[in-house]
Amino acid sequence: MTIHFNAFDMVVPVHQSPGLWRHPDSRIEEFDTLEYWTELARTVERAGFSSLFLADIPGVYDVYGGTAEAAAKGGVQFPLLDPQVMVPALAAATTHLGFGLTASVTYEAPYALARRLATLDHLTRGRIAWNIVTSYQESAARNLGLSGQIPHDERYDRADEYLEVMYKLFEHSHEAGSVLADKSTGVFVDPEKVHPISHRGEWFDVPGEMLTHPGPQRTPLLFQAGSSARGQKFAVDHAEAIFVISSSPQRLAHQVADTRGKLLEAGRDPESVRFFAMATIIVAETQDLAQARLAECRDYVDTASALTLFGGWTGVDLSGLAEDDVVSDVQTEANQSALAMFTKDPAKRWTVRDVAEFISIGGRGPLIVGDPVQVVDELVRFQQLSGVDGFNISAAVRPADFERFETFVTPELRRRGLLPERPQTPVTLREALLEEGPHLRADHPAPRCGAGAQREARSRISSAIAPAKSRDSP
Ligand SMILES: Cc1cc2nc3c(=O)[nH]c(=O)nc-3n(C[C@H](O)[C@H](O)[C@H](O)COP(=O)(O)O)c2cc1C
Repeated sequence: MTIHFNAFDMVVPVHQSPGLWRHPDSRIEEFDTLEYWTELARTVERAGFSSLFLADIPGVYDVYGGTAEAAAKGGVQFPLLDPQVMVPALAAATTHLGFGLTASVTYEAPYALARRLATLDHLTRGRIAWNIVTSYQESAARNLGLSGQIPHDERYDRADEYLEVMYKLFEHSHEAGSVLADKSTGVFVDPEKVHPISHRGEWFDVPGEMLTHPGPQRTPLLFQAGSSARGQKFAVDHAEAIFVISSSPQRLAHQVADTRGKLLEAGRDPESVRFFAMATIIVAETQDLAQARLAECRDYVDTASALTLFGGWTGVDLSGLAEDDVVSDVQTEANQSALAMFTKDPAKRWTVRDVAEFISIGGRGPLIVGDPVQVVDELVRFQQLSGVDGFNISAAVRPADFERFETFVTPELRRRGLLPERPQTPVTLREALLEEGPHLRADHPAPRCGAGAQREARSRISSAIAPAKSRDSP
């Protein structure tokens, strides 16, 4: 048994632990420099992480108090740089590390996003994953040309068609071997092998061919993270890896088993999809030192910033409530699973104070504190109870807690043989994380999406049944 780790981060001063940018060890004020991110990429690669998974949102968090003031003061996911722009530089600084890129399907045409993701797949030699999100912020909708958010479930319906367009572009528009670059015949691309996708749908019309040829993975490795009922259905239909959050491994076990059951019903191999749980680790040489570090971190917690994060995720403004008031459920168009975690918890009625304290270090995920042996014991226990395949690790103090992971946790993981072996020659992220071939599996819905390109689909399906462990372009 091995455990995959992704470093979970965002190009912002505050990601999951509001207030901790003020900790003396924090260097996050350098978040707008390339040096900060290349150094971090090298650190997490050395530490054995499979990828650097970068969250992204298309708007500012302005729900708390009805303005963006608290987000600005606390640096709460603001200012936010564009993570996709820096990936080629990070790829050049590393060899094996993958890059999980969050990109919303709600505000950008699929044709444009497909070209950019394919470009990044080429430039990283197949080391990217796409975290497909539907977005949940009114502020994003307003600033990106809509009068308000598309309703929650409709966003997912539209996302289904978006993915259909993406599959047609990635999988069916360019046949394998379309790029000839043949100086003797003077033909660069064989036009016989490039097909318009002729997509006409409810939300999108895309008649033409993909503007660039697909990268080494064709469709980038597909991640998904929404876990409402509709979000779970979307995951079953599309995801190859699912990002989940709960501090209770038992509750996650239920979610993982339920999703695997639905994958089976949908005709997909349930074990082919990987689950990653978010976790934050505070580690030191000894248990006492780790507890002391946790106490020190607590000195920098910032309640207003925590509630700004909560408001952004859930669309619910707690600014008018007293600290002892219980947070109750409402129907929102925002992130329903984030709200449900606090309002539908069978074990507890959460007050405003509880919510702020809980998310202050490590957001909505579990916090693991201890010496290296205790931390790895807990990771193993959590994995075994929940059935997840690995973790998306967020750092409370950045980048210090990733450096401490390398110093303290990695050697203990290696000692127990828990980190996946890296092949000498780099492989695509799909091969590294799923331990499969570089392309989508035959039982994934994508190969069924290209009615106009059956020939290509057939050859793709047979290669997916006997996946070639190669990184060659398709
Ligand atoms: C673990 C996790 C990570 C997420 N990361 C992002 C993100 O980086 N950017 C984003 O816009 N949405 C993100 N989301 C939001 C989801 O993709 C989705 O839009 C949202 O959860 C609403 O869907 P739901 O109600 O099905 O959960 C994340 C959700 C979860 C659970």
